[in-house]
Amino acid sequence: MFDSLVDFLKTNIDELNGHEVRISSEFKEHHNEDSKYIIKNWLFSSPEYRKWRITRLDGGKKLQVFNTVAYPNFDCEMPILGADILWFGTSQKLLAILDYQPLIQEGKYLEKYCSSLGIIKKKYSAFDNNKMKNIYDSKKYFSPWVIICRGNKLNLDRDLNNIFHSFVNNYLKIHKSNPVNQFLDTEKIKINQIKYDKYSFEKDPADKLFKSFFGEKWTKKFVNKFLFTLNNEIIY
Ligand SMILES: C=CC1=C(C)/C(=C/c2[nH]c(/C=C3N=C(/C=C4\NC(=O)C(C)=C4C=C)C(C)=C\3CCC(=O)O)c(CCC(=O)O)c2C)NC1=O
Repeated sequence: MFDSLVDFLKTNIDELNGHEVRISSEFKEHHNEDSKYIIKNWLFSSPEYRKWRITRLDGGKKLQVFNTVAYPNFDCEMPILGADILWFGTSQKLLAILDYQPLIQEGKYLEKYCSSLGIIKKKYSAFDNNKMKNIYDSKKYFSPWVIICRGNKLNLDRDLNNIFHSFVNNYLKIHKSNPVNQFLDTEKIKINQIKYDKYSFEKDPADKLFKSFFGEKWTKKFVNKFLFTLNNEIIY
């Protein structure tokens, strides 16, 4: 499940002249003790994206996860592309969150870079939810048009693929057609990307899940050295 999303991203990153970055073997693929949970990770970089990471967690029939985050270079004020897609087999529930995660909450910035998400989600009625529980603050690094699906239907597969494709293609198009910054300079962009990693580090509900499958020590390394690498940066 979700492997086609990984392949789709790889093809797109290839077309951006991206390359895969080597990561330590303990992050590349890691199993829990009885191999019921397997996590795989990929890291890419391209001329326009300083970091594009993908995570797949395969927990067989119980749990399937696909997670990706694309960080543009520090000289580009574009939002961070973020997607978190989870399938809970026991309750047969899909949770999908797709967003162009804004670096600032200024109205004109949101309108310019994020509002097209509204058009995409309108086409898929199962993804029209935008109410978040209170793990995250919806005003911090989320756009007003965040796409959320809490599906209990089994046949969302095709819609999920289609909406994910539109979500990524449209993001890349926005990036291409807006080469000049209008709101932030390089210094501010860097600071806000650092703050994004620090905030995500603090809030990410996956931490508990990783600790229970893979232990405290591995999780601490994984979260700091792969997921949120800017967490340890100091903002002057
Ligand atoms: C590989 C790492 C990784 C995993 C496995 C992961 C899992 C993960 N994300 C969750 C929720 C969530 N995840 C997000 C959003 C995001 N999360 C993101 O990583 C990104 C990029 C976004 C934004 C697009 C939100 C908003 C929720 C809460 C959903 C809600 O409000 O119900 C939950 C709680 C689900 C629940 O019990 O209801 C888990 C376990 N998050 C991760 O980062």
